[in-house]
This record gives sequence, C-alpha cells and structure tokens, in this order.
Amino acid sequence: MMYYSTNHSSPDVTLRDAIVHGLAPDRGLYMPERIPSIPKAFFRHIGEMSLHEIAYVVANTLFGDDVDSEELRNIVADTLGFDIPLRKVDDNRYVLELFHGPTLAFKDVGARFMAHMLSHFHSKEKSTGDVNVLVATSGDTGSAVANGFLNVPGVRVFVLYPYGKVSPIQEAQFTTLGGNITAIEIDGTFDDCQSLVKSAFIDDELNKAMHLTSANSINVARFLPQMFYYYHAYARMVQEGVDPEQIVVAVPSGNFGNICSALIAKRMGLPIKRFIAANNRNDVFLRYLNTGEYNPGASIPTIANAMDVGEPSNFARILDLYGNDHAAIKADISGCSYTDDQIRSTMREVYDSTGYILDPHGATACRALGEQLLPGEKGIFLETAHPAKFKDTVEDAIGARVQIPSRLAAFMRGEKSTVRLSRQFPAFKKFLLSQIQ
Ligand SMILES: N[C@@H](CCOP(=O)(O)O)C(=O)O
Repeated sequence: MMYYSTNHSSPDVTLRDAIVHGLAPDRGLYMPERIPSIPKAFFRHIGEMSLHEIAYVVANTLFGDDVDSEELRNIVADTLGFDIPLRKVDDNRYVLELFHGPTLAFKDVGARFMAHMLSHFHSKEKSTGDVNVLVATSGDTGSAVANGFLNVPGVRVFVLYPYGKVSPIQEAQFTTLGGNITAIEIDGTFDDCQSLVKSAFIDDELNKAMHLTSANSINVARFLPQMFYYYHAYARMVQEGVDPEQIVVAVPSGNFGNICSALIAKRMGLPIKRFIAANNRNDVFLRYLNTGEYNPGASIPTIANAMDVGEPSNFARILDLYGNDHAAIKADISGCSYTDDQIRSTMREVYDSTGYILDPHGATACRALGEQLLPGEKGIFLETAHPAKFKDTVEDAIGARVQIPSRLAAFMRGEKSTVRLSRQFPAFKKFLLSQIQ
C-alpha cells in the first residue's frame, strides 16, 4: 500500500516512509492510496469477537501488505493491553470508556501502536542515530506519546504544549518523566505548537541535522489505529441486541484525527449510521458544515481544553476522503458546539440522573446525542479521558468528589521539568539543534 499527500505535490511513499516522516514534504497529510473493504461476512459474527480479534482484522486489512501478520498480531496485542468497556448510561445512550490505558486517555491506543510500528521499521533497518519525535499537545496526546515512548532506545520525544492551558494533572503526566522525554512550554496556543512542529518537518537544515517525525494524528500510525474503537463499540452494541442499523456515534473532536479514523472505518464497511462531531466553543468545523466555508482562527480556551484547536489538521483528510463534497460530508456527520456552561450543566444533569461522571470532553458528545438522536436510534459517545484528569472542573460541576486513580496520582509525585520558549520558529529550531547528541 502506498500513501499520498493530501496536497498532491509530493511523491507517494511506502508505509514505512509515511510513519518515519510523519508529514509530507508539501505539508500535506498522508492518506492510504485506497480504502480496503472488510468483507460483509465479518460483520455477521462481530458480536462474538473480542477486541483483540477485531483490531487484528482491521490492522491486517490496512497494514497487512507491509507488516508480517504474526508481527502485526503481536503489535495489536501489545497496544491493547487494557480494557475498553462499553456501558449503558441511560435508555438511548452508551459510553465507550477509552480511559483505561496507562495515561487514562484515548490517545494511548494510537501512541502505543505508533511506538511499536516505529520500532518495527527502525530495528529492521538497523539505522543509526536517534529518531526525534515531535508532538504538539493540548492536553492528552503529550502524555500518551511520552509514556508510549518512555525509555524506548534510539527515540527522543519533544512535547510542545501551550503554557498555562492544560490541566495540572495532564501537565504532570509529561513534564515529570525525564529520561528521553523533554517538555517544552510555548507562549501561545495549541495551534502555535502544532505550527512549530509542522515548520520543523519542512526545514532543510533541521532535517539534515536530525531525524524528525510526528506523533500527532498527522502520523498515519497514530490516527488509523483509532478506528479499532469504532469496530469494537459496534460489536458490543450488537452483542447488547441493539439494532445494528440504528447506531449513531458522537465523537468529542479537537484535531479531528479520531473522527477521521471513524469515517475511514465507515468507508471500509463499518455500518455506523452517522456521526456527530462534538465541539466546545472552537467551532470551525460546525461553521464549515453550516456554510461550506472553512475559516480557521485562533483557538479559544475552554474547560474541555484538549479540544481547544482552531485549525484542525485532519480537516484536510476529511475533505480529501469526500472529494471536497460538502453535501456528502454533511450526510455522514453533523456537528454541534457548546459553551463551558452547557458542558458543566451536562456533567451535572447526567451525574444527578444516572450517577455517571463525565469528563468535560465526553460531556460535549453525551449532550450532542441527547439533542440529536432521532426516534429509534441508539447512541454511543466516547469518554476520551478519565474525569479525574480534570478533577477541579468536574467536582465543581457535579458537586461531588472525584477519586484519583492510583496510576494518575503517581504522575503527580514527580518533579516538573520544562523548557519555556516563545512561539517563534527560530527559537524552537535553535533549541532543537542544541539537543543533538
Ligand atoms: N487533542 C489533542 C490535540 C492533538 O491531537 P492529535 O490527535 O493530533 O495528537 C491533545 O490532547 O493533545
């Protein structure tokens, strides 16, 4: 399978090159040259299959041409070393809890899969020199990538995050690890961090001096495995006896990598009826759905901070997947945008009526289902992070205490170590060059 750039001005590359380089030289994002189909027969038995079995079939369909099947089976098993339960919240809404991994956020799946794929290609080549993974985070990606790559030989990770705009627990998760992980606070927004990372990939001097790659959803090995969730959630709904033709999924969306993987899963044959992209006040996608115009702007800080993205990278992939057809996109995805007060009141209402504790991101998607489900439909929303990662915000909203899981508390005992930089590229470049070992 070859991968092309969404900007169509760079040569097609192999899976290995797409992973190792992250972003295409023309600043486009890589896409698989064809979207393979999963045979219909698979869906007849999916309700009896485990998460590992399902994920292996999906991974093999996508990556089977390029990675030996036994190796792929091991990568899938190592990636999914934790449970992803689906729970019923009320009559029509189910939650897929994606926070049972090591850093308690959905990014653990993609980050671990990518770490294994990178080691696979790196070790096969016996290449020399460190791989430098650059990652921009608005909260959750940083910790998942830092933990996924912690102490991996031959890999250094630089986590860029917006100063003062992530929760204290999220920050502790990637600033206290030391070793091969360096945390960089940027005086700016998530979009500034992402832009610095993208500029680094196309800077000749840097790329001659260092081997750079991305672990954001820019990278195909980070975003594509996120589709495992959707097949698994569908299977668990079928197992519950839900009508398989009436399933709607609401996805909290920031950089749109997660929902983009869901749309590719649908194109491969997954019979989800439709999707909802749930946003906080950063509503560039909803405005696109309503008007057909895409006008990215500066991100707005909210209590659902991991979704504070003003210019989602994966919008380019969604446009590409649908051939720029606005009507076709609208047929598969609807949108919504909520204020902090609406997010808080959803957390409160759901807690009072069901006892379920939502995190601010999951709350946007839960609310979207409450407003947009049609008669006969059943909805799944994703809890993308554990509510304890936003302890103060959640406790304030629901008026009750949130227990901190012990593995989260462990991160908070470490000592914070960061480098603070402006959002100017020359300062970032100088810093990276000073890190060559
Ligand atoms: N929501 C993210 C922002 C980066 O998204 P990614 O999926 O492209 O890594 C975060 O929590 O950091």
